Amino acid sequence: MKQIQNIQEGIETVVSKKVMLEIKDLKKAFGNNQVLNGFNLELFEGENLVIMGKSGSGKSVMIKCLVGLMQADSGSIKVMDKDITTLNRMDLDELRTEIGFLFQGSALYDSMTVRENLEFPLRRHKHKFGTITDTTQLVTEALESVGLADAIDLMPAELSGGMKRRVALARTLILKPKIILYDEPTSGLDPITAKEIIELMRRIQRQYKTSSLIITHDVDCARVVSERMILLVDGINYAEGTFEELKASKDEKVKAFFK
Ligand SMILES: Nc1ncnc2c1ncn2[C@@H]1O[C@H](COP(=O)(O)OP(=O)(O)OP(=O)(O)O)[C@@H](O)[C@H]1O
Repeated sequence: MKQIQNIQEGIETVVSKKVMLEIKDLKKAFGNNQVLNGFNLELFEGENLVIMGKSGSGKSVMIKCLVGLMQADSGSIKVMDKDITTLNRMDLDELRTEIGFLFQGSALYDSMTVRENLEFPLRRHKHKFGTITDTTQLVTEALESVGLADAIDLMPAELSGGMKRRVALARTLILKPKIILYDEPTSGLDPITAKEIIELMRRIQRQYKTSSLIITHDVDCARVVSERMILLVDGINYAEGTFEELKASKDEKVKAFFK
């Protein structure tokens, strides 16, 4: 185990050498547009890894390949040592319960209360929890971790944008995922709410011991949440390092991210 101290924020996180997610030499083209051209990443246990790339650089394509919504032309993707390209549908479904997604579009069901929204994934993945007769405890626990226990009986329309995102996160956490994929977790939020979400992401990392892949344009978010960062440029992992290491880079393409 190696200890990583996030000195800047006074946060101590424990990152092990165990690889939770591995992408090797991933390639994907659309006609002449070679979007991913040998992209690699390793996500270690307990780590928050930020991927930054400018608009159109292929971040969504990479995530889609990762969750099986798109097929790569070549390369391999392993989630906890299992190659997702070779799994059958049932095994893939099973593996998906280990991965939580917080996507920009991961909207709540408007006609359901917060409680019902959180119960939804529980019902879908019943087998993971055995027979649950009372879901209240799990729902309350997940809501407490995002600081919204009081919102259990509210409708989504009664929640602010930041609260909705917290509930969406609670809905992800209720399945106790080992890995969380965040796609632009702070987009569309005002700076104060964005800061709250960023702090929450750190708390979740420690409380649930999750490993997370975070796609963001938000430099502040990257600075606070990441142990390590990868910059996706020209279809490859162009630069890797801690926030401070990359920020100090003299490379023009790297410097462009921090302007
Ligand atoms: N289904 C598709 N068919 C054709 N081209 C596609 C398809 N999906 C993505 N692309 C192309 O792949 C490239 C990368 O797109 P992608 O959505 O991954 O970018 P991104 O890095 O997520 O951008 P943003 O930050 O704006 O969301 C773009 O040039 C896009 O036009």
